[in-house]
Amino acid sequence: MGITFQDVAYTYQAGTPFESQALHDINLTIADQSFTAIIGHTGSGKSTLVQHLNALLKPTSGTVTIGDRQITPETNNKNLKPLRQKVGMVFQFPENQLFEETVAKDIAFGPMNFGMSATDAAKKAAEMLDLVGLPAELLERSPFDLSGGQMRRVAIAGVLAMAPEVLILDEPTAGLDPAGRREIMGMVTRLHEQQKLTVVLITHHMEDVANYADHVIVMEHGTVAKVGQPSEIFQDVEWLQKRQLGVPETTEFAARLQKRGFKFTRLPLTEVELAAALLPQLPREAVSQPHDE
Ligand SMILES: Nc1ncnc2c1ncn2[C@@H]1O[C@H](COP(=O)(O)OP(=O)(O)OP(=O)(O)O)[C@@H](O)[C@H]1O
Repeated sequence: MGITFQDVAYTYQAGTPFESQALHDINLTIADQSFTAIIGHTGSGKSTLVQHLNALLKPTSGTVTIGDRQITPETNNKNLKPLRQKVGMVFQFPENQLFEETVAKDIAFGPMNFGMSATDAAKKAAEMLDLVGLPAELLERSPFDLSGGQMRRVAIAGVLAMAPEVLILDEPTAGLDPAGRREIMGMVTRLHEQQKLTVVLITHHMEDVANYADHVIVMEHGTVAKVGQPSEIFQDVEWLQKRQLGVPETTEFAARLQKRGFKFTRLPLTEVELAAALLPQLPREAVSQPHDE
């Protein structure tokens, strides 16, 4: 399901002395089945933007088109339930929202709330636990006995149980160690590829943007500063560094080599790309194998 923003602005507490404009002049498209990363400095409007993707917030002006639904400032709050089902939102630290006594009940909560029978919801919970890569024996455990990474996957399973077409993740790896981060990102990629989910990811990890996303939106001061593929966005290293956004380590290394005279038609994002670009430029003796001697 694709999503389009047309001239969207959003002001918190509009019409009060505390009003503050968080978004302005937003025009963008998130294509069906794409994997979009949203990056930007803290306070640039990323979380506010994604809350428009399932009409948790409605624009103060402009239109957000989500599939075949148009959301405007006048949209009635009453008929938004089907939309919330189609666009699943995983907030920061989603494990804080776990509350049931067992993992199974927690995952089944959403579907039952939407009218599914207890038996079907229990089946769904088992399926979803498997989908997020956790073993069935966790179903009857308390969610609070699990590791941080496992709790987070249970919370994501609860969102997936609603069978969304779009999955929004607000910094899903925050606070996890590198192994936990790889597990979550691997799981998200699997969902994107196998379930054909449209994924929208807010992240501060440029390696994740380089490795997983096919589309990037850079937010700055409440509006879109740049959009493009990761390979395009990461070409302008100085532009990103000025915004304290950084680039993948490999790209940064290649940019330093470029200053020392190495040539790149495009700055590489991955080690394989870097090696392919460097090998023809290295003196023969530098690339010869030890057993050649
Ligand atoms: N509930 C709120 N009431 C008033 N202002 C808010 C509220 N939530 C966010 N803001 C303001 O809106 C602007 C955008 O905030 P937002 O949380 O969308 O940014 P962000 O890019 O997601 O930041 P972070 O990376 O720190 O999560 C900021 O100036 C913020 O202070």
